[in-house]
Amino acid sequence: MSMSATDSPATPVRLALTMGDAAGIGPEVIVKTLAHLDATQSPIEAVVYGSNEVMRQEARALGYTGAIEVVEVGPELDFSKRPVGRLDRRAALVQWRALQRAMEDVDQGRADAIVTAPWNKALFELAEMPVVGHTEVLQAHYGQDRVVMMLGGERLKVALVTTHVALSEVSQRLSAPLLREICAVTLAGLKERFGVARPRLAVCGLNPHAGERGHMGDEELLWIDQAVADLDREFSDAEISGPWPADTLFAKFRGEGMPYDAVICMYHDQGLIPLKLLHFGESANITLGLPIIRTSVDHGTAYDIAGKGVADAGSMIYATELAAKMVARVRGGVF
Ligand SMILES: NC(=O)C1=CN([C@@H]2O[C@H](COP(=O)(O)OP(=O)(O)OC[C@H]3O[C@@H](n4cnc5c(N)ncnc54)[C@H](O)[C@@H]3O)[C@@H](O)[C@H]2O)C=CC1
Ligand SMILES: NCC(=O)COP(=O)(O)O
Repeated sequence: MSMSATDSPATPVRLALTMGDAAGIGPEVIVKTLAHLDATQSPIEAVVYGSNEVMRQEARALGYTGAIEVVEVGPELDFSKRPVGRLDRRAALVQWRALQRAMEDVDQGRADAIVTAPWNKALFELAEMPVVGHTEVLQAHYGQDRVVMMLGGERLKVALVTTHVALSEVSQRLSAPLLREICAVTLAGLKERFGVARPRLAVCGLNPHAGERGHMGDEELLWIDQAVADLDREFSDAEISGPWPADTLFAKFRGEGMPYDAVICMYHDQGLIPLKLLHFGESANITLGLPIIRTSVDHGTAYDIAGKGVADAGSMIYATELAAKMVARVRGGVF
């Protein structure tokens, strides 16, 4: 999904790329993304929010000699000895401040959208801060009652009803009103962010075989069947079907084509395992339901390979170009 200078929007798209965890692969995939944008003469202006010292070290290590514009968020922090592949308090502060500063700049019109490199949620323990993901921070900052975590590639897009919740709690968290909110935000996102005129949503069941008529769990019989039928009636400008047995539903995405515009998944791994099998490295995390555009990578901080120069930047590139496309769509342009 490369964007070239010939199909660029009239005004360049300025993206805030947050560096994430300094000890992970975030700085590396960002440098590789900048190299890709240079090589493709992309009209995207990428500005990195993080540590200037860390970005310089990473660029040196990778032999990148292009310009890097950095908004420094940790001027008092000494990164001359950069942490690699381990939890570090300085990295916690930088990853937090980078997102805060990027949101501020988007809010003030100094950037068009945010693209986040991975951060390590556990890092926040070291700084005695709440252990949260970007999604929760963005949701709180923009005061949204409901946002949706969608991960998507060219063919499969999954939207999660529950996200970072223990499996043992999923059933209690699910409800018809929650499913309705997730479907409503997902439909609006597919229309506004992806330009899908009449979205087709497939809703997964919770249980194996969607409950097999109550023999393998009864949530489908108790409320999911009815909730999906009600949603399909309510949203007449969309097609909403299900609850489908998740295993056979995802099998439909093995061939060519796109049987549905998005799959609504009841819990994290129900959606992310098929997504990563099909699209890992070629997909992005998109937060729907925000007044701004935010995309992210489909992977984490990968401490096992940090500092080795072997990280695949495919997802960071995908997320960056997708954000630019979305900005162009909001402006009324086409890529
Ligand atoms: N967007 C974000 O901020 C995300 C952050 N995380 C965080 O990352 C941390 C580590 O999570 P894990 O479950 O270990 O997932 P992970 O994605 O960091 O690593 C899983 C495996 O995939 C490999 N991998 C990941 N990205 C790669 C890339 N770009 N190129 C080549 N190989 C790659 C790693 O080397 C590792 O073997 C956790 O703290 C988690 O919360 C996880 C997912 C998303
Ligand atoms: N599994 C996806 C994930 O953890 C994304 O978290 P974040 O984008 O909210 O930081």
